[in-house]
Amino acid sequence: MNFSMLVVKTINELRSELNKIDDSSDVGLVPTMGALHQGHMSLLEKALSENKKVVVSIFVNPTQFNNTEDLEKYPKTLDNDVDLISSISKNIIVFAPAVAEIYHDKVKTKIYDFAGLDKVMEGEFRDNHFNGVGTIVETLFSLVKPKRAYFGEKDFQQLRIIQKLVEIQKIPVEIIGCEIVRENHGLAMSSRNERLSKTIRQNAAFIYETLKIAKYKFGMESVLKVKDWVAKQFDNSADFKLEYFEITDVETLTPAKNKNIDIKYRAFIAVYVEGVRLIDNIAIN
Ligand SMILES: Nc1ncnc2c1ncn2[C@@H]1O[C@H](COP(=O)(O)OP(=O)(O)OP(=O)(O)O)[C@@H](O)[C@H]1O
Ligand SMILES: CC(C)(CO)[C@@H](O)C(=O)[O-]
Ligand code: BAL
Repeated sequence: MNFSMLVVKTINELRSELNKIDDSSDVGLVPTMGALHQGHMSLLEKALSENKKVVVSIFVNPTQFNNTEDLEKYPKTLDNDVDLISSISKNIIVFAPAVAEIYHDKVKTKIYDFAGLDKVMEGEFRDNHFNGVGTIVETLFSLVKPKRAYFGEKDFQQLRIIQKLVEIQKIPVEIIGCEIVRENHGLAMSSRNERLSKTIRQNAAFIYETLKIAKYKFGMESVLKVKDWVAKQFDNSADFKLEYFEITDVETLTPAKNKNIDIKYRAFIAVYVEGVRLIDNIAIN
């Protein structure tokens, strides 16, 4: 562990560190669940370049998990995370609270009206997931009061939900979306990739390859045909199980039935492999 790096575990410590900042109106926040990789680091680099001070939170938030095994097996590597963070800058506060510090004796989830953004894809397959994400992100916003907050497009639906959250709760923070960072062969970087065997991690490039071909096909074929083609690729795979493949407009995330040239679409995918759930997405027009 790099002790020169500032790691705070309590809300009181966080407050006192924030109070020491000259310009507390110029703070960037990068919320994470830890097990950091280059995807997270790209968010951090962007935050460092745009803010006087950066807070990175590391908190595996129980209220957004609908699957206990997924929560229990979520990788926890705080020492490595702190080393990685301190290798790029010392100008970062790492906020790594325990569950009790955030939720006290009652782990409670707030219920939001996200105007339907939470009813499809991740929201459909992970019951109550986005209420859990909203609860923790709103809490972090109220504790840190950041000017800007950074979220990856790997979780594109989450990014849209956070934009809706700040709109409905009238939170004065600028939400910055950051591009997906990929492993060399194309798999989107994700903390959950650590749980894959070496061979399967290599073969998982198949997920992004499928998305890229789906994008190409979307230029020529109907939405239905593209969806059928994707489903077939997974019917033929022994290792990869498709949970969903969806094409939606980027604003409302409503699943598309037909194409409208005036609308921007994105394709989204969730796949199970070796008991691990991976997601990815791509802009397709
Ligand atoms: N490959 C990536 N490229 C860009 N941003 C990313 C990438 N992976 C994660 N992020 C972003 O980092 C932030 C924290 O994500 P999180 O800690 O859940 O990591 P993760 O790798 O997405 O983990 P997992 O998918 O296994 O939950 C989120 O805003 C997420 O979108
Ligand atoms: C935004 C977030 C840190 C909230 O727990 C989490 O959903 C994530 O890591 O994407
Ligand atoms: N990266 C999104 C958070 C989650 O999977 O719970």
